Amino acid sequence: MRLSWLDQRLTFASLVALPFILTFVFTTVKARWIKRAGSKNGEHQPPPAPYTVPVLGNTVAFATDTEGFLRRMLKRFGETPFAVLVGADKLYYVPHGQPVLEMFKNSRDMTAKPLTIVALRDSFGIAVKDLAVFFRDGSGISSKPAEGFEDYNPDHRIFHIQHRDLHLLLSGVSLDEMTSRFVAKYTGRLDKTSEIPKSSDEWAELPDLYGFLRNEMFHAATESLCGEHIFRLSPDFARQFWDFDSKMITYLRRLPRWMSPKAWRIRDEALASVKRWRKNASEKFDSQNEELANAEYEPLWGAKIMRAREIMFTKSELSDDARASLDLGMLWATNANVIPATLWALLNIYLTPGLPARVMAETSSCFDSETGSFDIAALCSKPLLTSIYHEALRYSVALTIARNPLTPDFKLAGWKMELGSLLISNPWYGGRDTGFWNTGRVAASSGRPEHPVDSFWAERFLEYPDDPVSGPTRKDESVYRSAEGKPKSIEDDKKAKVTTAGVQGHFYPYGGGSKICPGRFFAKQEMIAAVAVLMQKFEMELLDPDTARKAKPDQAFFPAGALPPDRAVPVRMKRRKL
Ligand code: HEM
Repeated sequence: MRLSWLDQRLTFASLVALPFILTFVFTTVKARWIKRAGSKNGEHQPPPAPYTVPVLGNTVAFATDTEGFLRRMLKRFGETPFAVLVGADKLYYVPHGQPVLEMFKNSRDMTAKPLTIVALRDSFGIAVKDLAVFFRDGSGISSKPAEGFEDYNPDHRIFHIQHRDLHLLLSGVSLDEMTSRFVAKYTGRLDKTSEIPKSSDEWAELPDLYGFLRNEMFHAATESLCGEHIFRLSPDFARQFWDFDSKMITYLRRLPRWMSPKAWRIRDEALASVKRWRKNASEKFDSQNEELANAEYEPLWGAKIMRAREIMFTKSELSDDARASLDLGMLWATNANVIPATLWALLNIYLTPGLPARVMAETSSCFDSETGSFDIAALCSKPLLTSIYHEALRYSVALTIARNPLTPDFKLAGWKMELGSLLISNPWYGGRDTGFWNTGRVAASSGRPEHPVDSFWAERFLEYPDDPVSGPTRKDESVYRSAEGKPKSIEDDKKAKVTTAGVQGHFYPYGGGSKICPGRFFAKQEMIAAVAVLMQKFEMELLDPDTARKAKPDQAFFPAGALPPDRAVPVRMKRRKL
């Protein structure tokens, strides 16, 4: 019997599809079997994420829809770490909850060195010859050199020196100095900005709140870090920096210059500006002047941390090009997360009825009504504003945290992780775990929670003494069926307490363990001050609340930082009457 034309085609299609179907069935069954069998005494490696195409594995799904792919896999594997087959690398995803806490606790047996080197090369453009300085240093970040590196030149211990200086010079007195400078510069800029008329009777329409905030915060933070000259020498540096930031995912995809000439050109431009600032500072700075060398701040290099880095670069014999790349990296770490996160805090204050008045009531007492100066420690202790700060991080941070095991028999959550493998985790998913977070009462009208995890709830991190539904973590279901709650008032806020107790495994925007973000104290003060000062100085209204409500974290930036809004939010602002 002869097959019809259609039958022939179907048979051919089935034969072509068969290997893929078999691969999918095989990897799915294997994953399920390994997960169910568990790994007693760490004898098994984590189960693999199922895939359809042999060799390619999960590469396409991971590269084209990272957020969706990891979300689906986390649903499948729960708290079990899983292997992702991407290229030749052995990659394990470490889920939120106990596994990620264990990863942070085991800092001593892990390193972030390989991925740091990859980021320096791919994102910030360090040439291969300079990478040798990082490759050769296996002495670790602790003050005591790792085994085998006891006699290693202490001046070449770049990972340790960087770790020590960052944590020392972004805390204590240096932190206080940096915050005061940020506040002074930011306040000065808001006072002078030509975007908002001087008269308190006149409104100014701004097409994009994020654009405005980004510009003001970036100038203030960059000058407090790098001194007075960077924008004088490169007036367009802010635009160059944000263009560079918008191409971060392209750099991480490792496309060569000929395939993404624009992204490379943009980075060259930003690097050229950093080099101009560096050249000016190194030519004019008097390194023999001890007072200047020890100052918390001087106008050429800026904050003490930047001078400490320069000494480290010199001792490590890094080229001028590499130094510029490293400083661009520092500027990126300083600005690229904190500014989008601040936008979400500010925007959601104005999207929530009654919230601007509550925040103003809470913060006004911290400001001197005559001079406008304020007490940053008092501001940072205010529960409502601190809850908004935490919620902005929970809502927007999607930054990949990476580690490599240092020991051959490394185990995590009972699973064996190969030496040389890469472990990654991302706070985005823990922050959106519906089974963990409190999502508020169930609305009678819709039968749905009032504050789902993908929405911003200013009060999520607050406990109100007379509200059993308050507090960040999920309550017993019976609590949610209790009587309708009332909107919170200024009086309620006075009794509220901010809490992060019990959320560590689900809320780690700054990473954790010994590699935790050294800039987290500055980030908190900067965000809180940026919001409070702007609200004190200006009245603000959303011009198009519907568009503002639709603004969501832009997935095009996933998984490389706090996600900015996916659309412009127009506002109008006018100066408050003194
Ligand atoms: C909302 C704002 C911020 C977020 C969400 C954030 C998040 C992070 C994360 C997740 C890491 C990696 C931690 C790990 O591997 O466990 C990191 C590292 C780092 N952050 Fe932040 N960060 C923020 C603000 C800042 C600021 C303001 C600065 C500088 C003043 C800064 C400087 C750094 C540096 C230099 C590193 C690398 C440290 C190292 O290699 O040891 N960050 N940050």
